Amino acid sequence: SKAYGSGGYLFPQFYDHSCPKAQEIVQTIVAKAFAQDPRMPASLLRLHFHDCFVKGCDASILLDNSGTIISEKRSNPNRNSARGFELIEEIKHALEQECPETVSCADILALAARDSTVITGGPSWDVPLGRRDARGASLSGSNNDIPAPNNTFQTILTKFKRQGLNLVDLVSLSGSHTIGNSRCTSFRQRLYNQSGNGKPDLTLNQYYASMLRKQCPRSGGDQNLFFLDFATPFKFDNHYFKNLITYKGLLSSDEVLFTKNKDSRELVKLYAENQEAFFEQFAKSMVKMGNISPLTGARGEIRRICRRVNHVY
Ligand code: HEM
Ligand SMILES: [Ca+2]
Ligand SMILES: [Ca+2]
Repeated sequence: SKAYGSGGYLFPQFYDHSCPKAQEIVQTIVAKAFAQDPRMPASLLRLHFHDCFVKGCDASILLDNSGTIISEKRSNPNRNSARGFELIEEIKHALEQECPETVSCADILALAARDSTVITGGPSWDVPLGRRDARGASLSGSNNDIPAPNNTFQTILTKFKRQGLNLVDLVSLSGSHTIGNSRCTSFRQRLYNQSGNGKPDLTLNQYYASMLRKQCPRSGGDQNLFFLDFATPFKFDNHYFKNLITYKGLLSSDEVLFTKNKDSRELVKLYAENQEAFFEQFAKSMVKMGNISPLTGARGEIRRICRRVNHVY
């Protein structure tokens, strides 16, 4: 029967009968959160990414430490950085009231990522559904498999390929940095000592760099926040790519898309010129990312509370 997913693939109508209001409930709570905190959509979009890159889209990122679980929340990419967990829990609570033990936390993350994109002005897409939730987490996977902002272009591409994603997915999905924030600590190296020679990254606009140095000193201020896209930080648009072309990408991992590889550079130019092309590809690549190793059928479980597994064996 369809109730357990059909042979391991996802489809957008998965909850049409079991929880017809599921998508509406997620959307309403995301909209309410955005009204209170304009950064929240960015944080939700990133949670889905950090989930999918570690053991697949199985809500492993949401699990807290417990007797059996070493939480991914403590990993380098997530510590002092990943946020939105309380909101996911709020959505889960509302869905448990509406249809108990039916909608997975992994699907909530996928839906919230789509709704976050739409509410900030980006493209929409049908979200394939039917993921189930993991009974475990992987701290080492989170540390190793999620790209770091100082990784080389090649390392980042390799980490995407490991997930079945390609260069086009890498460039379009990086366009997520059209919204949201980064801490000083994630790009400081570029401002002062990019290659260990005491010089700033010369692929960073030097006027922009001098502005950034004021709030991101050589030492201290690690948690100070900066817009990833200074031009339109709360709008999902193609300004991120326009920034890269003018050497105003905030992270090294952003700017290398324009400076280190010919094919990637061409895509950056295309998306900077043509927002529609970016939107269309972004939607496709999000569906692809959302398909990374889902748990379906009888595998995994539908958690009642997203931050912990149902039973501790
Ligand atoms: C290509 C490799 C990527 C690297 C190296 C990277 C790295 C980062 C870093 C360092 C931050 C700032 C974290 C902090 O300082 O607190 C960040 C923020 C963010 N990332 Fe990425 N990222 C990448 C790809 C992606 C992808 C594929 C998505 C989504 C599909 C994404 C979505 C976001 C969003 C929305 C934020 C802002 C979050 C917020 O404001 O709470 N990133 N990323
Ligand atoms: Ca995961
Ligand atoms: Ca923007």
